[in-house]
This record gives sequence, C-alpha cells and structure tokens, in this order.
Amino acid sequence: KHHDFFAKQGVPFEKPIPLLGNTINLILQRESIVCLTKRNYYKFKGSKIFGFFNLMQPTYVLTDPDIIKRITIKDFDHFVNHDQMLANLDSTFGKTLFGMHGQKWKEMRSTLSPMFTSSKMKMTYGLLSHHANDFIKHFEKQADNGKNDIDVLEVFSRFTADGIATSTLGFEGDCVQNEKSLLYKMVKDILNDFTGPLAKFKFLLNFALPRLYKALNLSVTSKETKDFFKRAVIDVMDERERTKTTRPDVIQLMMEVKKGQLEVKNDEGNDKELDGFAAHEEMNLKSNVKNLQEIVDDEEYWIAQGLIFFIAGFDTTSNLLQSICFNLAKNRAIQQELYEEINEIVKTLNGKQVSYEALHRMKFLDMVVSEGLRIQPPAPQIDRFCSKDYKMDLGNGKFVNFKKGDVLFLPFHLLHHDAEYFPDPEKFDPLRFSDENKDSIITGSYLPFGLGPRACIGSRFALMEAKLLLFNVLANFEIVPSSRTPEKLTFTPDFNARINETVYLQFKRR
Ligand code: HEM
Repeated sequence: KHHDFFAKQGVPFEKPIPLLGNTINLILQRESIVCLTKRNYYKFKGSKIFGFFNLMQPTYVLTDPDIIKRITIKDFDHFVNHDQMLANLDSTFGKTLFGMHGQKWKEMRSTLSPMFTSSKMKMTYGLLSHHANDFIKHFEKQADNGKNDIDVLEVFSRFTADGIATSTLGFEGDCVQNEKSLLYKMVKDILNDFTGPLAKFKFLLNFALPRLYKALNLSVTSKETKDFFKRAVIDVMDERERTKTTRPDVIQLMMEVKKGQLEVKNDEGNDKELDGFAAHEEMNLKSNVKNLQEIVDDEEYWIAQGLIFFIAGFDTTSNLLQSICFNLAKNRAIQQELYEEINEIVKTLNGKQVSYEALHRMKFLDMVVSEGLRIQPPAPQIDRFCSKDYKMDLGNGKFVNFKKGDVLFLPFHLLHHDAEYFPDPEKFDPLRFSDENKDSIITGSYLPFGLGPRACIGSRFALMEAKLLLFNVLANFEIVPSSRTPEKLTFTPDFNARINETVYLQFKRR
C-alpha cells in the first residue's frame, strides 16, 4: 500500500517486500535493528535522511545532527510525542511519561521534572550510597569465597534495582544481599513483560493488526506487575499519609506534587558545575495547566510513573555499567588512570562514603562515563512521531514534507559510531570528553539521553548511580578479563538490540 511512500518524497530507501517491509532479518532473528539500519545509514548518508519500512510502517531515519537538532529542539512542537503504537500496546504504558502525548505530557513533564534536579538528587544520594556500601561488602564476600568470575549484568542489575527501589519507590529491595529477593524476581518478570518472546509477539500483533489487538483487549504489563506498582506507589503513599512519616525519595516528592506543595519550576535546583557532560538540561515547556488536577487525582498515572521509572532506570543503568566495566577491563591504562583519580579522594575520606559534590567533581570519571554512554548507548535508537505537518528544508535544495502520523527514527548508536563525528569510533577513548575536546562534539551527534524537551528525565539519577558504583568498585577492586570474557560485544538479533553476550569479569581485591 505504501510502496511508493518515500519515492514520492524523493527520499532514498531500500526496496521493501510485501507485508514485511525491510524487516525480514529482524523477524527471522538474523540481525539487530542497529545492524539492519547501519547498511543504509552509510549508503544514504549524503541524503541526510532515508526511508525504512518497519513492516508496513514507513519510517524516516535521520542521519544528520542538524536535522535531529531541529526536530528535537527548534521545531519540537511538531514532534512532541513518541509513536502512538506504544500507548496502544498497553493502557498503563500510555499513562507513563514516556507514553503520554501532547498537552497532558507537557503538564506531567513539568510536574515531574523538579524531582530530578541536582538538588533533589543530593537528597536521595544518602540512600543510594548506603547501597553502594552493601554492594561492595557483597562483592568482597564473593571474592573471599573464591567466586571471582562474575556475570556483571546480573550483579549490576541487582544494584540498580535496589537503587531505584530505595530512592524512587521508597522501600528496600534487598536484591544484592538476598539471591532470592522478591523484588529481583519481580524485576525479571517486568523485563520479561517487555522483552520476552510473548512481548515480541504482542508488539508484532499490535503493529500488524492493531484492531485485532485492541479487540482482544491485550496488554503487555501483567496484572502482577500492575498490582506490585499499586502496592509500591499508592499503598506506600497512603501509609505515609496515615502515619505522618516522610522519607527522602521520589514517592515523597510525588506526594508533594499531588498536594501542590512541590514548586513547578523546570530550571530550579540544578547545579551545572556538578552535572556530568552527558546530563540533559531540562527545558522550560511553558505549558498552560489544563489537565493537571485530572492527572493528579487519577492513581493510574502515579502507578504508571512508578513503572516507567523502574523500567527506564534499572536496565539502562546496569547495561551502562556492564559496558564501562568491560571496556575498563580491556583498557587497563585507562582503568589505572581512573583508579588514581579515585584513590586521591579515597585518601581523604577516612573510611567515609564519598560526598555527592566530590563524586561529581571528578573529571576523569565523568569522561569515562560519557565515553561509556557513547560507545554503547543503552538506548541505541529512539523514535519521534509527527503530530503537526512539517516541511523540512534539507539544506541541499531539497525538502521533505512530514505529515501528521509519520514516524521518525533517531539512530543514536550509529551516530556515536560515525567516524565523521567520533574519529576511530570503535576505540574506547575518554579523552574525547576532556575539557580541550568536548566543545568540538557536535550537538545532535551525541545523544545517550536523547535531546530536547523530551530527553531523559532521569539522566542525573543515572549518572549519579553509575558514578557512585564505579567509584566504589574501583576503589576496592581491579577489574580484569577472565577466560570467559567475550572478545567484543554484539547485539541481540532483534528490535531491542540488547547486548548479546554474557559479560564475565574478574574483580581482584586491591
Ligand atoms: C544510563 C541510563 C539511562 C539512559 C541511557 C536513558 C536514556 C533515555 C532515552 C534515550 C530516553 C528517550 C529520550 C528522547 O526521546 O529524546 C529516555 C527517556 C526517559 N527516561 Fe531515561 N535513561 C536512563 C536512565 C533513566 C532513569 C534512571 C530514569 C528514572 C529514574 C529514567 C527515566 C526516563 C523517563 C521517564 C523517560 C521518558 C521521558 C519523557 O518522555 O518525557 N531514565 N531515557
């Protein structure tokens, strides 16, 4: 039906096959979405944009940083939302910040953003650093018991699950200390809800036959998951209200929002000096408040936010930590330089935990984390949905007319690995982010947390968590490859493009 969609616009594309479009290799699980897009990224790079048939859905792939900047920042009003498909997939997901649309999204975003400023992060830092201590003790015990070849994603997932539970949801998860932790089982189930084989089937069904999907009343989030977040968010709020207890976490901030006691100012409480290079700077949305009361009174919205903070926060950060540790094990000189920076601080601590300020002032640590986010961005691509027609000037005498309903892809991973923006892109080189070099990074070519008003709301939390864990791990252990460490990291052959290999590493006590 849409066969000539791109041809009419003069946009280059690869010939699709009926029904499956350009996704045959994805469906047959032969290659990942990243590898699939990569071929055409280089073939059509000169055109700044190319077409891709995601099954029957024509999707524009943007390859030019300047165009990405215009779509995500300057002309954001035309591209406020993500693809509606996600909201249709699951009604709870539709109420998360990620799934919300238009005016309601704007109001929710400006309501939630004060929760993620650096001043609020400092507030939750104490809870997190307590977990970092537990984590190190656990690692030491493992090392003493001779267990020294560790699946790093598994342990880091346990740490990030505990981190999100304690500082976002307001309870102790006990995932690191207790192998059989209930929360960790829940976490695995949630991940499976969204990435398991049944989820893949539901995604496909919703994509190919949306009316049938709706008629069958299917959803991705299971009843157990919804019940869990109801208990973790609504019941906890009620309990605190009843017992008049408070705790420095996101639930508390949500309670303040509900009562209208948290001031809604997007740029409040940020400390640029302490934010990492990759941190997203929140933008003022200037939205007229129309729906806020309706949102605040609907408990489904708060359950949904608990869910999205968890999904968006725990898997991404643990994947980032996995890739950084992998690269540090492979690049020992870089690891040594980072250790020396850490050790300078450790010497001043007298056994105490590093402070928020000292952690965030560490330059080399920030460079290593920024490079980790470049080489293996946990979200390898993201979409935008055109909600108002838009004529894009490609700057080479050509124009593309985006129509309401069009879907666009921003291929973060490919831009991060494009030698035009990052020379010798496969090399793990934190110096790209040194004071001398970082200003030459082109906006729109480095997007680990996305760009513009819709970028990741939790970037400061993620950076704080990753830095805190790396600090503690490297202060106590040297990371070395084991005989089971993979040579390189590749992607799962599917749309999720997760790391395919199990990354085993050894942690030697210093
Ligand atoms: C290394 C860790 C993380 C990475 C790489 C990451 C990356 C991203 C990306 C790429 C987006 C989409 C941005 C766009 O469309 O331009 C996003 C959105 C989002 N992230 Fe993160 N994220 C991380 C951690 C977190 C954490 C810790 C939280 C919460 C505690 C979080 C909450 C969210 C939410 C709620 C959204 C949707 C924002 C909206 O649509 O307004 N993320 N993230």
